[in-house]
Amino acid sequence: MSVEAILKTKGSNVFTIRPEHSVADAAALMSAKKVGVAVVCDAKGTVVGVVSERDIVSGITQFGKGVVDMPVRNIMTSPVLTCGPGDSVKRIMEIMTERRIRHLPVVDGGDLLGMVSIGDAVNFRLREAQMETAVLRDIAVTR
Ligand SMILES: NC(=O)C1=CN([C@@H]2O[C@H](COP(=O)(O)OP(=O)(O)OC[C@H]3O[C@@H](n4cnc5c(N)ncnc54)[C@H](O)[C@@H]3O)[C@@H](O)[C@H]2O)C=CC1
Ligand SMILES: O=c1[nH]c(=O)c2[nH+]cn([C@@H]3O[C@H](COP(=O)(O)O)[C@@H](O)[C@H]3O)c2[nH]1
Repeated sequence: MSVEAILKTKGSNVFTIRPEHSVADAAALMSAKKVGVAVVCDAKGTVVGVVSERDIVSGITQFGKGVVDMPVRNIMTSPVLTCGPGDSVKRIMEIMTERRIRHLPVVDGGDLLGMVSIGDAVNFRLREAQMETAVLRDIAVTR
């Protein structure tokens, strides 16, 4: 099953921020939306970076408390590794594990189609396993 199946369930809305906005703005967005990452897009809507809770923690260590007034571009990860809608859920789990990242923007032909997180992938695999168990139980009952 592919990333597209996850997006069908959770939708394609992505919370984004501009690179010139402050780290405090990014923190406020993540807090308000209850997410761990914001995708950084330029004025044309092109993905230019990613800023996660972990980048803010690292930023505080590197720059001190004043990091909150710095622009997001100073602490974001760039360039950004992304995934495509046709990638398998297994593949994105491998990428997240190998690269130690918990979020991947979904991009196709330069268009930002959605966001998948480690929790989305776990939830998807959990529901798949539950469905498999239910099917096996039905087979056992009807025999
Ligand atoms: N029951 C469910 O369907 C889900 C449960 N969770 C749980 O929530 C907790 C935190 O989840 P995590 O995956 O660590 O990350 P998270 O807290 O950043 O993500 C939570 C949800 O917000 C979405 N999201 C994150 N950043 C976004 C952005 N910038 N724009 C749009 N959507 C964005 C993710 O795709 C995910 O669906 C975990 O305990 C996880 O297991 C997470 C996803 C789905
Ligand atoms: O190239 C990337 N593509 C991504 O989709 C992505 N998501 C998170 N990160 C970076 O990884 C580190 C940990 O982020 P998480 O809080 O998402 O685990 C932090 O440094 C994040 O900036 C990404 N880098």
